Amino acid sequence: MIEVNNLVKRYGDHKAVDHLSFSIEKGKIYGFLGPNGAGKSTTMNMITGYIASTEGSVVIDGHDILEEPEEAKKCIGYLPEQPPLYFDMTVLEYLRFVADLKKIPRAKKMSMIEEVMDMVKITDMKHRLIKNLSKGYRQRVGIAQAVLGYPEVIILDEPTVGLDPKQINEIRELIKGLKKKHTVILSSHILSEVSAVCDYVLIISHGKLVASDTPENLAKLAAGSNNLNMLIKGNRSEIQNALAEVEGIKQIKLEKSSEENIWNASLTLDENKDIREAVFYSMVKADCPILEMKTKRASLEEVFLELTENEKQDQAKDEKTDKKSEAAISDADMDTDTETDIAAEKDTESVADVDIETSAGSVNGPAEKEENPDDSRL
Ligand SMILES: Nc1ncnc2c1ncn2[C@@H]1O[C@H](COP(=O)(O)OP(=O)(O)OP(=O)(O)O)[C@@H](O)[C@H]1O
Repeated sequence: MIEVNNLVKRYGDHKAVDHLSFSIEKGKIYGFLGPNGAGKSTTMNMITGYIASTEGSVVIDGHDILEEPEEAKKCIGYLPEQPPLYFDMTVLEYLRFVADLKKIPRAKKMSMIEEVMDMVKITDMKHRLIKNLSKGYRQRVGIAQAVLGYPEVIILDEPTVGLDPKQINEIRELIKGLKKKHTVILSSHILSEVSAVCDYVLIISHGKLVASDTPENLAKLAAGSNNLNMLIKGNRSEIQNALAEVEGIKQIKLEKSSEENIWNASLTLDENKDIREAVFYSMVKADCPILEMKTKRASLEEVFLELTENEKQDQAKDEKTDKKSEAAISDADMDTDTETDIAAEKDTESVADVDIETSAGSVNGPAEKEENPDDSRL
């Protein structure tokens, strides 16, 4: 339905979107997830033809958004981060205006508006001025204008931002309902939102796609997503030998507990392996009783933090290596081999030291938003 190929957007020296490629299939809800400044809105604006890309292409139902904008845009309904509402119009006046912009035939216009108002549950408010609506209702009107004309794809940029929990739930239910007739792409930095609503998640960090999969598979992806933690009584080497006999363990970590002869064992397991019974029997054979056993799966939040943090570390590493190389080149007397080794060692340490608990919100892009030269489209 939508093919995004090597999409790039540069603002001066800053690459807001960096060679992004993905496909969107019909009839699913896609979540575009990333921390603030990751490039979500920029990507959506390029998909919808709101701004032009620096490189790459977006093809919607066979139509290139830059070469055949009218045809391509007909397939899309868009709710930008700031809903394009006219506050001095009533809901009905506004939707009539949007229907005219979308060239919906006169004969169908009123019945379609009634249907869409019914779908997003704003019929009771149709004669109210938009400025007098609550934020949740304004968002519904925004969704109504996107749905009007029943385009194949509905794109919603951060549709629940600023809403209260009740409104968030209502809008999420509404989005789930859209799936019956439309393909939906929604952007969000809220993990619970994408896992609750989406069939498929694209995770973006610093303008790059770092992962794309179902929420369930992404949760499995995390390093250590499949962990078995135990408290075992016995001799360290006997426990180690017994665990070595069990198949499906990637890594064993044994740490002394506060009690004599009792060990905290943390096992990282192969994907989708349940080794609890095998571990139990192996420990019985070794005469090392298991006092506690717990399995642990990573949440989508942990996957997200890991992926976006890794990306951040890789970038920091690249920058560091670049600086090292520049320094090495500028100093002709320096022994470059030794320098590179030291840099590599330091990098390994810094990667190990990174705290995965860092807030997703802190992974910000560097530049402030400037006025958008292409804002005139709406
Ligand atoms: N018109 C612009 N001029 C200059 N820089 C811009 C412009 N628009 C966006 N940027 C920068 O590009 C990067 C990506 O911004 P974008 O708004 O796409 O991120 P986002 O993932 O949608 O973030 P948020 O969730 O905060 O809306 C940011 O660093 C932002 O400051």
